[in-house]
Amino acid sequence: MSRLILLRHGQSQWNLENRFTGWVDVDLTAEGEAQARRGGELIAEAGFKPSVLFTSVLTRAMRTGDMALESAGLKDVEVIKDWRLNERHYGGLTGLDKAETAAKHGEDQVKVWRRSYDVPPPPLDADSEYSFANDPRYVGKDIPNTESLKTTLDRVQPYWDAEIEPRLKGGEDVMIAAHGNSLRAIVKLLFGLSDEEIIDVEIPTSNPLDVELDANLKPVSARYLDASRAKPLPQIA
Ligand SMILES: O=C(O)[C@H](O)COP(=O)(O)O
Repeated sequence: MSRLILLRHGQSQWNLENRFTGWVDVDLTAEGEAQARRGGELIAEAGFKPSVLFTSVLTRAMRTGDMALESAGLKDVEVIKDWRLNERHYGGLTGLDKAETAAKHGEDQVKVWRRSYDVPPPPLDADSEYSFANDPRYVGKDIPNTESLKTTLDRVQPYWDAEIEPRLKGGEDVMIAAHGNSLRAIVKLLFGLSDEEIIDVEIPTSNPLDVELDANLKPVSARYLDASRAKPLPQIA
């Protein structure tokens, strides 16, 4: 039996401003930092001691993971960063105000872009101020210019299979500090959810999701450590 904690980053500046963020490297707000520390306290209270933290290459997730480990008093945890745990790439919506985009294109279209399983937003223009083409983090990597949840899962899953699953199967406890949609991709995978079932799954910011896994990595229990900020979880068969 191993234990996995999934931790979405704390509130970011663009969460606060209600802007589509995706791969833009926006930092945490003061509230987001406090949420990250609180997440760490809950992790300590739950007695969780991971040997490894997997995170993305985006500041808000890396800092949330670091701050949570620090406030949990956990030292000597290996930290592994990879772009494949990044937030889903928001394509041409990147940087736009979510409410203004809904007013312009309609709530239904924005819901399709945000929560449909396999409809990506329009691609990011190559000459956009948000282009990641020359970002040293992605040099030599085959990076997307927009992503649906499906194509996010298409790059998360090989990483999960190669790097995360072997650690869990080896009996280690693992923490992943990442993003709303890269974590939704992992939840779909772990809980065996259909393309429809994942649509309604929301992950709250910096509320540790504690999942116990059997030897085949099937969830045997799952709960948010802050029950007051929990969102509904999939049924465990
Ligand atoms: O990238 C973003 O804007 C957010 O982190 C997640 O956005 P969503 O709630 O629209 O999926």
